[in-house]
Amino acid sequence: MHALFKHLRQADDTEQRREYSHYLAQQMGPMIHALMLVGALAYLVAVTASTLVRHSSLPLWLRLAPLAPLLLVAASTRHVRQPRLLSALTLLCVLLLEIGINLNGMDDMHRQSVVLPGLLLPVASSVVWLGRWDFVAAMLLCALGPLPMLLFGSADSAQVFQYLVYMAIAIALSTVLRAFMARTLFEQFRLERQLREQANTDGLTGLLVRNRFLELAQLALGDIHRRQQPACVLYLDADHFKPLNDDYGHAAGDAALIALATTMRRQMRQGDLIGRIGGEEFAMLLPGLDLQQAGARAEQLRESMHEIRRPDGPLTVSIGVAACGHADEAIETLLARADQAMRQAKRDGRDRVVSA
Ligand SMILES: Nc1nc2c(ncn2[C@@H]2O[C@H](COP(=O)(O)OP(=O)(O)OP(=O)(O)O)[C@@H](O)[C@H]2O)c(=O)[nH]1
Repeated sequence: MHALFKHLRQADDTEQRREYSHYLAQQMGPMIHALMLVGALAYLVAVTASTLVRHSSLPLWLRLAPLAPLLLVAASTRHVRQPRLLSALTLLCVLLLEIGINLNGMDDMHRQSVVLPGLLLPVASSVVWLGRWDFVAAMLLCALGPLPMLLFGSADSAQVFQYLVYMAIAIALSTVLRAFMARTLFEQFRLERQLREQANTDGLTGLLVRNRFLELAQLALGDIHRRQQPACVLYLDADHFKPLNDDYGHAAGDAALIALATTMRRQMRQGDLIGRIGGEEFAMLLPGLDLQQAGARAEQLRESMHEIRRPDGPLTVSIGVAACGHADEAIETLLARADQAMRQAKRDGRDRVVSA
């Protein structure tokens, strides 16, 4: 039992929680919609069937009154994938069903038969609750829902007691089902997230891989243009890297690349994006900086690389800087211009910054 609830503590990170609840809404939205339709249909069948076997003092139209809002809630849930709204609509659906149970049970001499659907609700809905508080609210609603009918009708205390025992069993079952479902979904979410991260980050340096960098940089550029801000790209290449590998082995080369990536990350500011473009080539998107400011950042970066000691001396890098020209310039074109500038820096003698 302890293991079933462990996932709730693992999801403590707020950002991860937010992402998880959106993931749940995406995964469970279609099932919630389908269950609501089944609920509305079941309500119609149950009320119609009860008119065949017993007489009620309430007119049929009044007993069917919750059906229209039930169908409306079910229909509006079809495309909702916003976790809070989805939870609110699901709770509303349970509330409508509870109102329906009360409407149909008020004048029934054998209330247990009407209470039965009320006992089904916690179990049937156990897997749809996105958050633990939604679940608590839903279980309270399920437990308290049929009470007006029992207390204000002519049910005796033995009937109420029996109802409370059955409801406690139903809620216990529901709690186990929900915990199992939530644990399975959280594990699936965690694995998918891990796979996505592995596919998007470079194993050696932990930076974004080329494709992911280009994808995110293109999105960021769109945003930057909308806000009419400048932006620049740095293209950085480690100097004389082949001799390092050839003379001291690939482990020494790898260590230098990790140190280089760490230095880049340390100089990163909010909104910056860094990617490993190729073997010893890296790119950095600097939103909000013009060519002159980006050149100064590149100089700073170049100088801080000297603190990294290779077995044969300090690490040096050549950097090309390019400013984003026009609103619809693709990140590939911008990167190609920064690459050209970096090649010029190589031709000029390396360990320098050249602006395009
Ligand atoms: N250790 C290690 N080496 C890598 C990795 N990726 C690429 N390299 C090496 O980086 C070197 C790049 O060499 P070149 O492109 O010839 O350039 P260079 O020797 O740095 O010379 P310049 O760029 O002209 O200054 C090659 O020897 C690659 O094998 C890696 O992940 N680890």
